[in-house]
Amino acid sequence: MIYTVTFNPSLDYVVRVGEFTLGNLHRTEEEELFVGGKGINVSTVLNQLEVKSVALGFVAGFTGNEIIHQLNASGISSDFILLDQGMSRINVKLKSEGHVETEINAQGPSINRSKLEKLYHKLEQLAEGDFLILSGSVPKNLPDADYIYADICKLLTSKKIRIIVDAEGDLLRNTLSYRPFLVKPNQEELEKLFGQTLRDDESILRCARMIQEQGAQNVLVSLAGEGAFLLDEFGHIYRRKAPKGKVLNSVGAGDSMLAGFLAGLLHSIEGHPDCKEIQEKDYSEALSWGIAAGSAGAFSIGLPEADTIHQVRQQMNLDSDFY
Ligand SMILES: Nc1ncnc2c1ncn2[C@@H]1O[C@H](COP(=O)(O)OP(=O)(O)OP(=O)(O)O)[C@@H](O)[C@H]1O
Ligand SMILES: O=P(O)(O)OC[C@@]1(O)O[C@H](CO)[C@@H](O)[C@@H]1O
Repeated sequence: MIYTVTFNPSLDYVVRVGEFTLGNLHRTEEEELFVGGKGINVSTVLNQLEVKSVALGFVAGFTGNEIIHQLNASGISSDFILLDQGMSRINVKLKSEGHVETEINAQGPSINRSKLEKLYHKLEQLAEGDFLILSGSVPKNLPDADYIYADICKLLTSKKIRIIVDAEGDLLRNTLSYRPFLVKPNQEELEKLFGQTLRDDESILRCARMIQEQGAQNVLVSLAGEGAFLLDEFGHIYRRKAPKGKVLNSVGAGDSMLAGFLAGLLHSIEGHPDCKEIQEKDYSEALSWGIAAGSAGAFSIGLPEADTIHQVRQQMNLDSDFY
């Protein structure tokens, strides 16, 4: 089974205004509300690709109820821990003519020790062969917040669970010594990790290699419109371009990519006798599906639907640039 963990889920309020000017009243031209948070987004896109997962994490208040309600309505299994105080956050994504997207992500509710223990208890029930995706930020009020994902990796060390981490800075760095199955920094996150601007493929690759040397089994570096690098556990390095298209939204492209990657990996290992062994060729296929889902996300208003992902994937098959 695949489990996603979202410590800080959200309702993403996506608004479009004409010309945005600081200090003025704006009336929206379009507005939409999506369930969000990185782990939840991965579960949502997996669901589109007919891969089952269970979304775990913490929710609070009326916004938390709405998140659970919408997940149920989409047929996504979840098992969230309800917090007694506060409300799950509303993150504002502002689109405006001629400007890049602006995001305002809220802090979200506090999580106390006893609720955290409840999550750990649920995670202890995971079984060998399961995938666990730890994705997104964690509330800063948590004690030792930057060690939370590392603590989870440590807790599950003796079990053969494939842990995927999509996080920034020390929250990611601290997990590396536990040999996570996959990490997915984007270029900016990689630059922050190494404190330098990465101007070309060579320097990106050098940093990705260092992350692998520090423990990650597979490293997927997403490069937005430029595609991605994958350094896999067999020592292969793949560099793939992203297909071109009309970009409608880049929020969640990374989450869609992770879901596509995982769906691609699972579909290609399905035929194996015990369904658990990953072979060399599987990663190439997984990367193609990751890029297809990520780019389909960029070409969609919200997260991508199955049809769009399949169309983009088919287009990639026809175009030799992508191999
Ligand atoms: N402008 C674009 N054109 C085509 N594909 C894109 C574009 N932006 C993103 N993608 C696709 O999505 C994948 C992930 O993108 P990106 O590197 O922006 O992830 P991210 O920064 O983690 O995203 P986010 O944090 O917004 O969810 C890319 O590898 C690519 O396949
Ligand atoms: O504040 P975090 O946890 O870093 O990111 C949260 C978030 O921006 O990530 C998703 C897109 O990846 C959105 O659905 C959500 O609003």
